[in-house]
Formats: sequence, structure tokens, C-alpha cells
Amino acid sequence: MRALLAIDTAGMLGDDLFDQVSSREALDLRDRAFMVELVRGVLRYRATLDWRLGLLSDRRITKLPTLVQTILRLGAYQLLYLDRVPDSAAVNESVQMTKQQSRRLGRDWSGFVNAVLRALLRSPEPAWPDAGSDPVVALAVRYSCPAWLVERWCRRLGAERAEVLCRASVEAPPLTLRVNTLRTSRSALLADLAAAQVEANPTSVSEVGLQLSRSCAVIDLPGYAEGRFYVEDEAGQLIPLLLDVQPGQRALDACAAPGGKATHLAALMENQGEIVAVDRVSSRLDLVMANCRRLGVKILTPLAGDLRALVGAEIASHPMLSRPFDRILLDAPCSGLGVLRRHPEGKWYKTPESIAQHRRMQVELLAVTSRLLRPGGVLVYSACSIEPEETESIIDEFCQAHHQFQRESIAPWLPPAGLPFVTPRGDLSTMANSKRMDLFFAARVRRSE
Ligand SMILES: C[S@@+](CC[C@H](N)C(=O)[O-])C[C@H]1O[C@@H](n2cnc3c(N)ncnc32)[C@H](O)[C@@H]1O
Repeated sequence: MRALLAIDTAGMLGDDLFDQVSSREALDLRDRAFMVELVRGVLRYRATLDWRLGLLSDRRITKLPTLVQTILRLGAYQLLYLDRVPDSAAVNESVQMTKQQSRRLGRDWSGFVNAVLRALLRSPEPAWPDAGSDPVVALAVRYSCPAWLVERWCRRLGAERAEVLCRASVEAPPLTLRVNTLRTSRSALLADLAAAQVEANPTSVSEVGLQLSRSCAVIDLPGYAEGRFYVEDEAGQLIPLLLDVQPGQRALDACAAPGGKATHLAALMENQGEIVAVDRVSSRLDLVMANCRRLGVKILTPLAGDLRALVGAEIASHPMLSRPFDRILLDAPCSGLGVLRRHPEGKWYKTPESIAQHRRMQVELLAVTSRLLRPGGVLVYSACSIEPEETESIIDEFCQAHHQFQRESIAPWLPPAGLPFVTPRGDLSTMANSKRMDLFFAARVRRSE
């Protein structure tokens, strides 16, 4: 409950928050794992839970005190989605928790919580709202999506395609590894995993990916400490390929942390050449360096700072940025609406304004990074979003305003199985994929000689 309340206040979910709560509550590893499952589950299904609870309550769930909302959602999630907690235990625990909060709440809400959760236990599963009369409400409730986003997708793509996106946003993502080819091969890692009874299959698009059949603690997998793999979604594994980096080149990763794509670039460069990895948050660059040590990457130099400030007037004398780059990756900060299944909290704190805000940053970052590219060099822009404002329209406008840059098709740089994800303009979009990949966009531009 504390973790959920913290998310409501700060809008952030991450290991730091789980660590803080588990040390304050002295949770052991099993209890911590259960807390993470509860928190993620409640956030993933929040709109569906609120709808089910709302059918049984004479008060609107979102008008109740936040603490009562949170307790009800936690209880309802356990009743509707978890088998391993007995129903009576879930209800009793929720009622006790509410009693303990009576002083904070100014009155005792435990009778109300008890009545609503017991009604949920007794009531048969209701029919989903009718999509014919209001597709936005129907999809928002069924797939636990914010109505503004469903409305946006329905308007742009029609209800049928919007439903595919909504469904993808609520599913639990698979655990996918990228084989670190500096250390091993896909077949060798597959054999190591099989020997440890870990079921995995080669990914069908990325040629260096393995999808595990079940989620597990990554650090317990064979080869983790030895840096034989990096945990990374299959769509993310396709982006570095689009730069066509070569050993000996000089590359810039303009927004590098935690280093997934930068360490992949190093592997593609066979650890020869130079990668400058910039990130605005220096503590996140520590993560990049830790990943480099584990994966055996030797050619990466970190550079902390806001790229917009770093590429200032004194660029010509900057020790790391003054020499132009052969290749640049701009994996831009974005709304993250393509990875909601990984970050379910994002559904409830992002707004249409998040898209506009990120767009402003993306436009600025693209303008400054492009100045660092050598004539004939290649820049790849990517984002884990499928909103046009953050994706193709950024590249359309950039190329219109900068005639020395031409958009190139990414098709030659993808493995054959990736070709269905090439858009008519020649960009990469995993928006409609049946491979359980994140929803990513990438475009490639070249600077004229
Ligand atoms: C999408 S993440 C990058 C993920 C990374 N490329 C990877 O594959 O692991 C975006 C990163 O951009 C950084 N960032 C945001 N604004 C920035 C700026 N103005 N200059 C440099 N880095 C920035 C964020 O701190 C964040 O780490």
C-alpha cells in the first residue's frame, strides 16, 4: 500500500521505490517479490478494477479518499487476478488495514470496504461494456487503459486497431535477453540455459535474442555475472543494427543510460573504435559503466550533461565532442506510450501534454545532435512511442528544415524477418506486431557528403 501511495504522489515506479519500502517494512525477498507483484498488478488493471468495484459501490471509487481507493484496489486485484491468496484472507487483510487507518481517515471505513469486497466475491462476472455503443469506454475498461489514450488511438487508427494496441498495453511482457556477442554466441547461451533447466527460444526477428518461457530473477541465470547477456526487449535489439556501425568508427550515443543500445553498438563494433555515451543524469551513467564492466565493453567513454548545453557555442574546443562522429544514435526521451506494459504506472500519470512536452525536447535534441555528425555520416533517431508527434513527424520536419540530411530506408540493415516492420516511408515501426515486442519507432538519416 505504501508503494502504491508513493506512486500516486510521485508518479514513479522503480526498484528504488521498492527498495525503500521493503527496507522500511523489513520485508524479506519473498515478501518483496509479492509486494512488487501486487503493485504492478494493481497499476496494470486499475481501470478494470475500478469499474468492477464501481458496479458494487454506491460511491464513485475515484471520489473516495485515496487510502480507501488503494485498499479496495489491492483487495480486488487479489480476488480477481491472484489464485494463491485465499479470498477470505484478502478480504480480512483489507478490512484490518482499513481499521488501522481510521485515525488518518477521520472515520472508520472498514465496514464499507468489507461490504464492497464481499459483494465482489459473491457477484458473477459482469458482461463487458458494449463496444457498439461507446468503444472508448468499452476498451478503456476491458484493457485498463486511460480513456484519453483510447480516444486518441480510436480517432487515429479506428476501434479495431486501437483494440490491438490496448490489448498489447495490458499484457505482461516476456523476459528477453540479448546475447552479448563479445562473450558468447546465441547457440552457446541457449545450451547453457538448457543445462540449467531454463526454457528459452531464439527470438524470431532479432538474431541475437532469446525469449525465456518464464520470468525469473535475472541475476540467477547462468552467464549473468560473466556478462554473456543483457536483458533487452526484442524491438530494442533492432535499433543499433540500423546504424550499420563498423569496427574502428567513432560513434555517439546521445541519450545512453542505462546503456542497452550503447553496449550493443560496442558489440557490433567488435570493441574497436570509440563510443561517447552522453546522459543528462550522471548517476544513470554509472549504470552504463557498470553494464560495460559486466559485458566487457572497453571502448565507451561516459559524458555527463544535458546534450543541449554540451553542444553550445564552445563545441569546437570540447575535448570529446569537437571531432565529428561517423554514427550517432539519438534514442530520445519520450512519452513511453509504446512500453506501457512494462511501466503500467505510466498509464495513470501521463497525459496528452506529456506527448507535447517530449516532442519539444526531441526536436531540440535532434537539432543539436545532428550538428555533431560528419558529412556522409548516419544518424538514427528512435523512441519507444508510436505517437506521430514523437516519431515520423519529427523526422519529416527535421528533413524539411535541414536539406543536407536525407531520410534513408532502414530495410537494408534489418534481418529479413524484420522487413514487415518497415513503414512506407522507410522507417521502423513495431506498432503492429504479433511477436510480443515493445512498440518502437526508428528512422535513419544521412548527412550529405
Ligand atoms: C530512452 S532513455 C535511453 C535508453 C538507452 N538508449 C538504452 O538503450 O539503454 C533516454 C535517456 O535520455 C536521457 N536524457 C534525457 N534528456 C536528455 C538530455 N537533454 N541530454 C542528454 N540525455 C538526456 C535520460 O536521462 C535517459 O537516460
